[in-house]
Amino acid sequence: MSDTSPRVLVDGAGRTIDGRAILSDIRLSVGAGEIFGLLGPSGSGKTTLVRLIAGMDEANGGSVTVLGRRMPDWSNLARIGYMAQSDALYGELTAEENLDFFASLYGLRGGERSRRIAEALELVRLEADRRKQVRHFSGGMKRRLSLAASLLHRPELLLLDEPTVGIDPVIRQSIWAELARLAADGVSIVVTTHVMDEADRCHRLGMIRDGRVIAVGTPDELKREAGADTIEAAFLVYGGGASS
Ligand SMILES: Nc1ncnc2c1ncn2[C@@H]1O[C@H](COP(=O)(O)OP(=O)(O)OP(=O)(O)O)[C@@H](O)[C@H]1O
Repeated sequence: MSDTSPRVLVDGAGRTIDGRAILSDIRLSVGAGEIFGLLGPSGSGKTTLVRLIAGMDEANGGSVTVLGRRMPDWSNLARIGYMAQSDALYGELTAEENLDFFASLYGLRGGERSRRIAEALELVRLEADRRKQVRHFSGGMKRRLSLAASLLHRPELLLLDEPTVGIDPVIRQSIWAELARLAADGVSIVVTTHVMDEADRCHRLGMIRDGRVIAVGTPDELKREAGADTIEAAFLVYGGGASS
């Protein structure tokens, strides 16, 4: 059975905080097995949008529908993997204990729980450090552990806010290869990034500036329509230069 309905549908969504429009009239959709990148300068509203999709925050206008449910909807929690920009890890616990904690929140038990934890540690190449307390981890190791935690319950939708910040190029490549594999298995992925070579690896991109989507398309479409050789140059053509 193939599922053609969008996993994420953002329809005219806005978010105003203290009278200031952080996001305005956002429209986008993400299909099954699609890697959708949100690209935009710091402060453009990417995190705010990801939080609306995750159901951590609510739009003040329009709607956000995820896996067929209007967000926020807590019943979607077990079907979404969310990796926030700041790592929600326990420094006193080891890597393995942190994952064990998250696995228990997702209701994983027994052999299945140990298997998923081992798989997740292998994926982010932290097997050798699994018994180390997280307070001794580097920033990049914490990012990798957060990614592992977001994958434990095999979510249908993965929301990653700057997943590769502080991660060295070799592991970054292996993480992107894994994201491509997950997408090929039907997982939908929304990922925010500033990194232009990562943007090129997304199936489609939404370029965001000042809380508005200024362009959506595949990396090739966006470059072609802008008459640009690179995503960075295309971004500038669409009006994505630094704000004031
Ligand atoms: N709770 C809040 N209260 C007030 N302002 C907020 C709040 N959350 C976000 N903002 C503002 O909204 C704007 C967008 O922030 P957001 O974190 O979504 O941007 P971003 O594109 O993710 O930036 P970065 O790439 O630096 O993470 C910023 O100007 C930020 O200061």
